[in-house]
Amino acid sequence: MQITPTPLEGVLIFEPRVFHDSRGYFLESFNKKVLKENNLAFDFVQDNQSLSQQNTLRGLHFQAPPYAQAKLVRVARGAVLDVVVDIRKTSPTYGKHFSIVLSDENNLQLLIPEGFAHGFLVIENNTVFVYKCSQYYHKESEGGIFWADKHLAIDWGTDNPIVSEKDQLLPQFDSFESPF
Ligand SMILES: Cc1cn([C@H]2C[C@H](O)[C@@H](COP(=O)(O)OP(=O)(O)O[C@H]3O[C@@H](C)C(=O)[C@@H](O)[C@H]3O)O2)c(=O)[nH]c1=O
Repeated sequence: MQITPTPLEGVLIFEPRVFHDSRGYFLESFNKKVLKENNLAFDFVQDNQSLSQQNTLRGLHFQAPPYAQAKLVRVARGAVLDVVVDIRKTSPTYGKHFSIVLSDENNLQLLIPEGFAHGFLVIENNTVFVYKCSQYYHKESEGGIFWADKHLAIDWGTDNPIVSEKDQLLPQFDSFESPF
C-alpha cells in the first residue's frame, strides 16, 4: 500500500498494490497492520456501501463529536469525484477542500480523519461506493454543508446534480458553526 499525503493535513491517499493475472486482479482493500505501521490509529467499526446513478451528488456530510467519524473511502465499481472540506476551526486550511477521482480503474482510496466534511459526485452510472467508518451511524449527530456553497467554490464539473432533499437543505458555510 503506497500512502501519499495531500495538502490537507491528515488526509491521505492510499494506493493498493494490484496483482494482475490471467483471471483478473487481486488487491488488499484494507489491512489493519498497514495502518498501525504508519501510526494511523483508526479503529473502523462500520462498513457502508451505496449505489448511485451518474450525476448523483452525496454530501457534504460529517458526524459531530462525540460521534465524529474517520472514513476510508473507495469505489468498487464506477467512478466519483471525491471531495473533502477541512472544518477544523484551528486548522491553517480551514474551509479549504481537496478533490480526487476515485475509480475502479485507479483503485485509489482516501483516508479522511475526523474534522472534515465529505461528499462525492458520481461520474459513471451504477457506481458502487464503499467505505469504512470509525464510529457508528448516529442520526442526531449528522451535520453538513451545502454542496454548491460559494465560499467553498468546489468545481464539481456540473451545476445540476441529483441531490437528496436533505442535502439541498444543508446550511451555507457562512451560517455554519463547525463542531470541530
Ligand atoms: C450514513 C448512514 C445512513 N443510514 C440510512 C439513513 C437514511 O435512511 C439512508 C440514506 O442515508 P443518507 O441519505 O444520509 O446517505 P448518504 O447521502 O449516502 O450519506 C453518506 O454520504 C457520504 C457523502 C458520507 O460521507 C457518509 O458518511 C454518509 O453521510 O440510510 C444508515 O442507516 N446508516 C448510515 O451509516
